[in-house]
Amino acid sequence: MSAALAFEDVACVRGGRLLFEEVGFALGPGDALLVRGPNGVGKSSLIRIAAGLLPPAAGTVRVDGGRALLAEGIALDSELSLGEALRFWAGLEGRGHYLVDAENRVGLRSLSRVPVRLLSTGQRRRAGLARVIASGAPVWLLDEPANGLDSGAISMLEDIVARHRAEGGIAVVATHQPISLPGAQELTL
Ligand SMILES: Nc1ncnc2c1ncn2[C@@H]1O[C@H](COP(=O)(O)OP(=O)(O)OP(=O)(O)O)[C@@H](O)[C@H]1O
Repeated sequence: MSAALAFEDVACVRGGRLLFEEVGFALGPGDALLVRGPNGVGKSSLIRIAAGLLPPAAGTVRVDGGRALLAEGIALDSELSLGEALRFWAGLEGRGHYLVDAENRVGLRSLSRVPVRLLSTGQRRRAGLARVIASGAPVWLLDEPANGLDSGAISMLEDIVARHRAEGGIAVVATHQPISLPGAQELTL
């Protein structure tokens, strides 16, 4: 996987308020960044800037490779079965064969026919992660990915991110919860 994500002197303003400035990091294949800081400091905003959904107020963002975002919403059609909803995303990237693998890796294969709206909170979070896996994108942007996950599922999340990095992917993780990301760069806002 060829992948890169870099911020150079990035500033973020929301609602007329400066949240952060002069933020810089450079990530290449296999790298991860752990973003920490108190509520409201701008972690989600940084993730949105990295995703290209929010323009930086200053500075430059460089991205090489597709991006997959896991934010508060899981971006899956709630009326479709989990399998159908995931197929939409996997299909978009022409990677339908990743679908079953993604369901297996998040432990939801047995729920493939269940409508997304009936999934529990933790299962919805896992489904969002399956979408990220199925997208095949090298640059993962995960905003509070452990929300709603039990301890076993957090281990699963750690394994999934570790495998993604071992395959040359990049992960940016904003979280309040302790998540093991060996060798990750850390950024406290
Ligand atoms: N669309 C918006 N317009 C104006 N201000 C916003 C908007 N979205 C977020 N903000 C403000 O930006 C600030 C940072 O929000 P953000 O969600 O990035 O913080 P966070 O560090 O992720 O917080 P938390 O830990 O609570 O999730 C907050 O004060 C929030 O009110």
